[in-house]
Amino acid sequence: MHPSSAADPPAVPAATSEPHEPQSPTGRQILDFELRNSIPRLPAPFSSSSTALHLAPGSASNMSATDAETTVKIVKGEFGYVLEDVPHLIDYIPDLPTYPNPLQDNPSYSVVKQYFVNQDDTVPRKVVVQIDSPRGLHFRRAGPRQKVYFESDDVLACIVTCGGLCPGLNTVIREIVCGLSYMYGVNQVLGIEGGYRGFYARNTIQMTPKSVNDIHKRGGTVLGTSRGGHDTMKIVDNIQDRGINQVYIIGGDGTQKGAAAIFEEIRRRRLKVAVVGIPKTIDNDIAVIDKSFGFDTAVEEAQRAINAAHVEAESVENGIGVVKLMGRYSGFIAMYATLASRDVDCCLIPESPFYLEGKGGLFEYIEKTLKENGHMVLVVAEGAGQDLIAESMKTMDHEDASGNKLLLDVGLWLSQRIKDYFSSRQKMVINLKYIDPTYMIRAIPSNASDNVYCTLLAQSAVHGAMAGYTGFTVGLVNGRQTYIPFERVTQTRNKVVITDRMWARLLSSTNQPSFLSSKDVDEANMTDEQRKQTSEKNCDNGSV
Ligand SMILES: Nc1ncnc2c1ncn2[C@@H]1O[C@H](COP(=O)(O)OP(=O)(O)OP(=O)(O)O)[C@@H](O)[C@H]1O
Ligand SMILES: O=P(O)(O)OC[C@H]1O[C@](O)(CO)[C@@H](O)[C@@H]1O
Ligand SMILES: [Mg+2]
Repeated sequence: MHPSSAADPPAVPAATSEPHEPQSPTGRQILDFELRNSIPRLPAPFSSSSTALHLAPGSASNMSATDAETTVKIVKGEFGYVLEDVPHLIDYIPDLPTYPNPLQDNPSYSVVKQYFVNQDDTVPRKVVVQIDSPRGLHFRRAGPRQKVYFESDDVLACIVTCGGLCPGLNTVIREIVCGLSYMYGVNQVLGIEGGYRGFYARNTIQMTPKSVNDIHKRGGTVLGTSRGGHDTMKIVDNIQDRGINQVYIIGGDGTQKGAAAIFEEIRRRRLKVAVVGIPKTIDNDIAVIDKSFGFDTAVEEAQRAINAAHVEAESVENGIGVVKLMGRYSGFIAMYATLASRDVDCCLIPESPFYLEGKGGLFEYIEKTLKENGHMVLVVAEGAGQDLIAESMKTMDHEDASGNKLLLDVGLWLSQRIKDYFSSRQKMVINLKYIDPTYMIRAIPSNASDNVYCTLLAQSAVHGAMAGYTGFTVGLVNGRQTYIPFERVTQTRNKVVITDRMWARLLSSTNQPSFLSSKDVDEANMTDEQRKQTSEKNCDNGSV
């Protein structure tokens, strides 16, 4: 391939690259103009028409790269259009040569009309709008570009998996290896073993389409994983020493923060290394994206535990089945598993406070349901009711190696409290069975739908890195594959919003009480900032 200069005129003018796209709403030309000048054509750091927003440096203790400020590229267009763009290698290494995308000569792709994504394509964050809504926030659309910034033979890619297990990890690994090889002719891919610390503490393994051929049929990750052990400097030294120039990092919120730190250090050293995050978590708590891979599979597997609880409960008099499901900070698995099952009478999640005794409390509801139906099934997310347990037990705050809160077992605690309640008052003889599938819902291979999703994520990640984008997480936004800046996905955690329609749908489906006071609802409606102010005020007042 022969390099051409990155400063060349646009490779594909918008008007010709996507002939079927409707042309020229009034704002279109201005939008094109602004975007063109912001996409990697002008010298670093950003175009004249974009605004660089400087955010607070990341919080990792060993992030020496935090000296360099984290910067988000914002591009503004007409009618309130905002693009939160992702970094590009030429932001800090101007004049990098480009090459024609090898997919152009690939018979499988060259026949596909519009296979290449228009440079200017972006995806709206919000799709429900009103007549007077501004066009709002957008993310860059993922997919192959006409020009790439790496020659196939020069690529040395690596893949690492971090954090807890999740169905689909092996599929993503497989599809990165195969995508690089089959689409771009890249044959040097290293597997980093055992999570972040594997960069500096373990040997690497060579990965080929042959060696990963059937790994998607297995649960877990063939690379191994870990929590803790993120040392930015050692990791980047290792990347530099090995000559790695594409880094694919698969993991949850903590992992994406680690990836952001690695990217900042790589940018500080001005290395031609693309850093790409692929979001992973069965908890579905990663911000912005529609859902994370493996979530569907986990919800499906949870049905088996719920079914068992239901069969046990309905087979005896006053049977109660309690199922605990994963979800440290967010109750998505519990909520979706409940909605899917229809056998669940009550779902408890970390986001929705509840109380046990008295009018409108959980015990009253259990008693009523048993009287009416003779049995009941209760699903509880592991992070639910932690404040109640803490009240009734003397507890210490414990954390794991990554700084995540270690939880008390709400399932066991709740089961015992229910048994105590009914036996102490001799109200009813109940028969309670507690089922905790724990790791069984995540240590399995991904289902068909997650397999497809993993494949698209992996391919989008590969296209993005080859096109020179870096410092981004690939993710589905409103059903479209996008590139999202790390900062966006690491600043907040996705939670079930109990004042939103989805939780209301669950309440309508189970017919359970909301267990909420008006104070709880007000709190749920608060922004993070308001919540912080209220808690500071409460501290000042001496109240808890
Ligand atoms: N703020 C941070 N800065 C740098 N690295 C981090 C940060 N938080 C976590 N990490 C690193 O990311 C890796 C994974 O983090 P963690 O154990 O929290 O899992 P996760 O990616 O959030 O996935 P899970 O969904 O299982 O919680 C660990 O190696 C940890 O050291
Ligand atoms: O025991 P580990 O591996 O730390 O994982 C437990 C946590 O991982 C998660 O599944 C997220 O991956 C949480 O729901 C759970 O609390
Ligand atoms: Mg996490």
